[in-house]
Amino acid sequence: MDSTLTPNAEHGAESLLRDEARRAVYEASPASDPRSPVMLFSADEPLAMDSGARLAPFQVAYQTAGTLNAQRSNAVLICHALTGDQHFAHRHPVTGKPGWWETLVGPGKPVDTDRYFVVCSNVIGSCMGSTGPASLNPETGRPYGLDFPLVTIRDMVRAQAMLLDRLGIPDLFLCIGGSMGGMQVLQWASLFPERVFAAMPIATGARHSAQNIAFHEVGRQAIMADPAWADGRYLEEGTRPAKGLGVARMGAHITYLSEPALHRKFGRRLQNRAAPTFSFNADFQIESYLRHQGLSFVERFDANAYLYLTRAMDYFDLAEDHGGVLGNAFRGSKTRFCVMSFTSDWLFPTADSRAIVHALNAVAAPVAFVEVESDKGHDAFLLDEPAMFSAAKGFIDAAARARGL
Ligand SMILES: CC(=O)SCCNC(=O)CCNC(=O)[C@H](O)C(C)(C)COP(=O)(O)OP(=O)(O)OC[C@H]1O[C@@H](n2cnc3c(N)ncnc32)[C@H](O)[C@@H]1OP(=O)(O)O
Ligand SMILES: N[C@@H](CCO)C(=O)O
Repeated sequence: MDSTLTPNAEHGAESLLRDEARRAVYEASPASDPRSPVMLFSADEPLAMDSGARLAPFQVAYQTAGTLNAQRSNAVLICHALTGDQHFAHRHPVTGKPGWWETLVGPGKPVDTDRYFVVCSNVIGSCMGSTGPASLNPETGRPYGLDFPLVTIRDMVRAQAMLLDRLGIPDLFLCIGGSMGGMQVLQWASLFPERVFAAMPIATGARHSAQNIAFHEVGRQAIMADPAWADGRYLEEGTRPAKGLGVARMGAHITYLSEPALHRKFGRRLQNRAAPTFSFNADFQIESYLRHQGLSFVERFDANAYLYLTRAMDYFDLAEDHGGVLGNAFRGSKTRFCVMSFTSDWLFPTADSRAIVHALNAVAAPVAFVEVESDKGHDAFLLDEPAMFSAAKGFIDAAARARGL
């Protein structure tokens, strides 16, 4: 068996849909029908970006669940993480998997779609229908590639605000998200405090740490070192930097888990064999698992989008944007916050959440802090964590009462 990043036939890993199918899904479904895999907002105005660029035209792919009430006061914005998308509570059109937050969002769930109107949009710079580096550059008629302007978390939020304007949503009852989604929540609360009644940033930080930037840089270098990346012009060349992107995801995926979780799930167990093969095959289950994660990621994500979104996270530093004092980002805010972390998250450790809480305390903003005991690591926010659900439900229910919902 090939020892490089190739399908592990021994595990029987299924191949997901290929790029062509992914493109077909998004090109064929511009409808405003909520049952459509994609709803598209095409902006009338350019997006003014932090880089100075003005992106036009641009579109945002989104999904909704629930019904907006007559007062327009029950809207929830869900902000997705690095490689997430708008398919939070609907079967994913490419992978066929359930929505990525169906554990938290749905009828009778903490984010109750029987009570709230829930919106989730694919961020600008991504590849699931919103404008990004794989989109066509109107000036050249070719995919943007690296000509796409650098995106920031604030740019993502500005685009979301334009979408909400179009949907007739004056303000949000709740803005919630984990990881890069949590960064957007913090940015929302800082940029549009009057538009956010309650905010729940989960497993996140107010700035990306040196260690996190370092991990991202390794992933980006893996992509760019793949000859198939072709200086970012792989779509025109008809190549795919699958190995580079797969290796980038393998490295990143380790950071989403934890040592105890890896030990619990795989330990040093061998993959379908009684003894090591004395080769570089995927002898260990953990190797096979990581290869699977790398390969399945390549089937659903665009390499340049990965470069752009990791960069957006690297650039995020809310304190730096406010004179070096994080509290200044929230001064005068009436938003009520619930900040949540997980004990085994070493990517965004509890200390990062505490820094947010301290900053909010310093400016007398109402804030609750929940540290969930979990061995699942950073991605615990995507998994079945009853303590997360009960704390989220308590916070959201109390906020709903305060809002008169
Ligand atoms: C936040 C957003 O907006 S969405 C985020 C984007 N989406 C993601 O990041 C999802 C991808 N991430 C994951 O799957 C993460 O592993 C988690 C932590 C969220 C999922 O955790 P779990 O549900 O515990 O799944 P787990 O980590 O065990 O992975 C299961 C997969 O590994 C495969 N697998 C398990 N063991 C092995 C092995 N020994 N060899 C090969 N593959 C293996 C399973 O077959 C399964 O494959 P599938 O996902 O293609 O069905
Ligand atoms: N695993 C999730 C969270 C990473 O922060 C993702 O890929 O988006």
